[in-house]
Amino acid sequence: MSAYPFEGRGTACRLKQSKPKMLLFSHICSPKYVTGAEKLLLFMVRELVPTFTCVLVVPNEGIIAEQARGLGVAVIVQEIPLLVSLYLALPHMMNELEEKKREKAWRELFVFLHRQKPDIVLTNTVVHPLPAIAAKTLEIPVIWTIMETIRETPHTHEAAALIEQYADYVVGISESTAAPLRTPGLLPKTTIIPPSWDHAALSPVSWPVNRMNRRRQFGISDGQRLIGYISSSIFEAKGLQHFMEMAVDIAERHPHAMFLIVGNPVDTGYFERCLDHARGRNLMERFRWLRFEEQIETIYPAMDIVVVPSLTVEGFGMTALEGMVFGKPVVVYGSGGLAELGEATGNADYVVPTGDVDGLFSRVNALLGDERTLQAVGERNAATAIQVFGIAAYREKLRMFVSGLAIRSYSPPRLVRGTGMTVYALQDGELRPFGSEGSFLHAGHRFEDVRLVPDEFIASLPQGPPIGGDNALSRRSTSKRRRSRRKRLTRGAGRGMVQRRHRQQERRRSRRKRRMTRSG
Ligand SMILES: CC(=O)N[C@H]1[C@@H](O[C@@H]2[C@H](O)[C@H](OP(=O)(O)O)[C@@H](O)[C@H](O)[C@H]2O)O[C@H](CO)[C@@H](O)[C@@H]1O
Ligand SMILES: O=c1ccn([C@@H]2O[C@H](COP(=O)(O)OP(=O)(O)O)[C@@H](O)[C@H]2O)c(=O)[nH]1
Repeated sequence: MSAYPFEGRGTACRLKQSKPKMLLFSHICSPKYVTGAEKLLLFMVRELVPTFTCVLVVPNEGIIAEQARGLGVAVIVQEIPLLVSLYLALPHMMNELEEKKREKAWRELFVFLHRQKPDIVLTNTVVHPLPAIAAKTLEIPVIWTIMETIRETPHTHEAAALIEQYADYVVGISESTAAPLRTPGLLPKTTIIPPSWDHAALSPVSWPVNRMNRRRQFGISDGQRLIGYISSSIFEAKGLQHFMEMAVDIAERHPHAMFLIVGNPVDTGYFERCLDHARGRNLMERFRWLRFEEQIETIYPAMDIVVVPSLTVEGFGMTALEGMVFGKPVVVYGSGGLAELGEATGNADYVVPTGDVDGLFSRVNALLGDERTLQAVGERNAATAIQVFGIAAYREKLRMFVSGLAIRSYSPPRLVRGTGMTVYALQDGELRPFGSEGSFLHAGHRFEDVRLVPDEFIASLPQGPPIGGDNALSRRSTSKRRRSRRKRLTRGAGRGMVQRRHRQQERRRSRRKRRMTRSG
């Protein structure tokens, strides 16, 4: 069935009038600041709302939960363990995954999915595999949105294999995020949909006033040039130290240069060491710092140049795109998605090899020394950003992706078996064990319909009264036979059992045939 109710193929679309239900799992929901992945997920939710009944699942209350409610989207708080080692492709990631599966939250996730009955599940970021694994086990289609580039290690292929196993669809936000996933199995599942933004929500008419107000607040005069660094959280990989090394040299060369740092320092020792560069050169009065600003349209307009010196391979680098959207020249380290963004927007000259502080210095120095170029590059960026990454391009890619989704209504497993001996019927949220093969067959079931599920699923649901039982069996056999029959029922349920039964039938049939030919 197509996810667009009136657009898909076949009759199912005409019959289904209501929107399919999509559960979207956010790995975090920060109460104090919003990361790129959270922002982008919320943006996607907003775009999916006309097509799906979206439900956002967050680990705790926070900013995006509030914003989602503002869009009329239901939000559910459900704690689910994360697997950061999957993103880092560490040798112990599979062991860690098994550990996570021993946590109560993993069992609760099955009950949660089973009660929510989504038609499709979307899990956001590499570090959030459990919703994908649980959903896939329950045969719910899975979209896995990949916001970061899995680290290159000898175990990267294992991380990719896990994603291949549990995702029906993979959405990467750049070539960089898709690169580790270019396996034969993943290629046909993968779509690239780069980030975008809601231009009107940034209220461009307010930018000139916002610039004035914010600069006044920071004590920046019209003639001064403000060079901005912005990150949701500040830690080593986001390259503040490189920014500071560049900034102090620029400050000494250009008396009209001022600097703004925006971001939440999660490692205060590191942050202080960064500031020491300015302290050591007695330049602290040229720097301003803001911990977090939810309304980014009040911040970027105040800047004249944006520098994004990420040392880590960025999945995309939203701050660099935002700098362009606000009409600023943007100087970046060519780390992952940042290099792609630079290429795609005609900014290759402003992409510096990662770690090359002198490269940052030379670009910023040139822009500060040439006001016309500074203005022209900013204007060009504003236009190109819309052309390449604007909402029209995003919507078209999303529309194509959604129209290709095969969605089926959630059909809970009716008969299940774990690694244990028992086959269960799943009735009204309860697992009812069959007492015997007889009771199983008597109820009209077939062994091929028994679905193998993880033991955690069995453990997660309440158990109801058994179906049938010893009586059904005692009519026919001794207790010894009963034990071996029950063993067969439980051990063989599923394909093995069916095959054995076929073989038995086959043998009986050929014996009968032989007898008949002999007597004939
Ligand atoms: C480093 C990276 O690839 N960033 C991407 C990604 O961002 C975040 C990242 O994966 C964070 O992990 P960590 O805390 O371990 O550093 C997550 O916690 C954040 O929520 C992510 O936002 O996604 C961004 C796009 O949405 C992308 O632009 C950025 O380059
Ligand atoms: O004060 C701030 C600092 C950052 N951001 C946002 O945080 C996101 C950071 O995303 P990015 O992709 O650059 O990096 P991430 O932190 O996700 O790795 C961007 O959208 C920023 O606008 C914000 O809203 N307010």
